[in-house]
Order: sequence, then C-alpha cells, then structure tokens
Amino acid sequence: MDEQTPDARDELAADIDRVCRLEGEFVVRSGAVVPEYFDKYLFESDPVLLRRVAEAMVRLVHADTDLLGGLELGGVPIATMMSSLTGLPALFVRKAPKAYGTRRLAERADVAGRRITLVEDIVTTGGAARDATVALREQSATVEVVVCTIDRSEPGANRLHELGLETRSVLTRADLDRAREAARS
Ligand SMILES: O=P(O)(O)OC[C@H]1O[C@H](OP(=O)(O)OP(=O)(O)O)[C@H](O)[C@@H]1O
Ligand SMILES: O=C(O)c1cc(=O)[nH]c(=O)[nH]1
Repeated sequence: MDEQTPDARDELAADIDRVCRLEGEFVVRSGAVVPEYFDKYLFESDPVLLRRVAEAMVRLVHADTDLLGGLELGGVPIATMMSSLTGLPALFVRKAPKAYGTRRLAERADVAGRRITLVEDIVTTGGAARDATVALREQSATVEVVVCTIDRSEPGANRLHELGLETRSVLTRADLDRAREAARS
C-alpha cells in the first residue's frame, strides 16, 4: 500500500483531535490522573473515521504478520476493520481469560507459533500491550510489534522496547497538539 501523504496525515490528526480529545480530570489505566483524555470510542464508532484510522494502521503492519491481535476493548473494532481491509485474520485479546466456555484469553484459536501484530488504540505507558505480550508469549506466540492509533506516552514512559517490542503509531501526542494549534490559528 502507498505511504500516507503528509496532508492526509495532518487531516487525520485534525479530525481525530477534534472528535476525541476531552479536557477535565481523568484517571487512566496506569492510575495516573491526567487533564486530557483521548476517547477512542468517539472515533471508533464513526464508520468513516474508523476506516481511515484502520487504513493508516494497515500501512504499519509487517508483511509477515499472521494475526492482527486487537486488545480488549478499544483495539477490537480497529483490528476487525484492519482484518477486513487486509484479509489477515483477527484475534481478540482479552484482558483476562474468559472464566467459562473456552476459557480463552485470545479469542480465535491457538496462537502457538503464530506471528501476532498487536493492535492498540492508545499507548500511554504501554502497560496493556505489555500484559498482552507476556500472556501471548506464554502461549508460544511471536509478538514483536504493536501498532496504535495514538501514542500519547511521555518521554521514557513507554518501556515496551525492553520487552523487544516495537511501537508503531499513526499519530503522536505532538501531532495532535500541532493539529489543535493549526485549527486555532
Ligand atoms: O498504555 P497504557 O498505560 O496501558 O494505557 C493505554 C491502554 O489503556 C486503555 O485501555 P482501557 O483499559 O481503558 O480499556 P478499554 O479499551 O477496555 O476501554 C487504552 O485503550 C489502552 O489499551
Ligand atoms: O491511558 C489510558 O488509559 C488512556 C488514555 C487516553 O487518552 N485514552 C484512553 O482511552 N485511555
């Protein structure tokens, strides 16, 4: 697939920022309290925006990927759309194994020996991606890349590289701040 043009990227940043940036006081997954929150459900529930996001994320997926592992919950609609765009099968990765039925953590089939690209909406500290990586590697999957829509991590906060995991984002916090500034001027 062609690279995304700088204009298309700027346009996506502006639209995502306008739709999903909230101001207030928010507790995030890591337990920190932050004054701004990117509510991914506000762009994931818009079919046109979800598709644009998924198209941009597909460009970040390595060719040798076997499965697109959407992280519960916000990663699941994105992984599903990416699966539809690429034909790669999706995997739905729960935060914890289901307590009954198949008792699976990763919904689809065994992941042993499969190369999984994780699909995440927002990376703040990388904690959710870390937990999923550890759990999937325990099931003998290969996990080396996480693709995300927004990397809002502060410098040094994302330590996924220590797990040998590469983070590839469509947009960073700086992209969204620039888009916001441009919209104001
Ligand atoms: O990088 P981190 O510090 O892990 O934070 C980001 C993660 O936290 C949020 O998920 P949340 O647990 O709120 O779940 P949801 O997708 O189920 O709404 C977000 O969607 C990421 O998965
Ligand atoms: O870190 C998080 O939990 C988090 C941050 C954010 O901006 N948006 C979100 O959905 N989760």
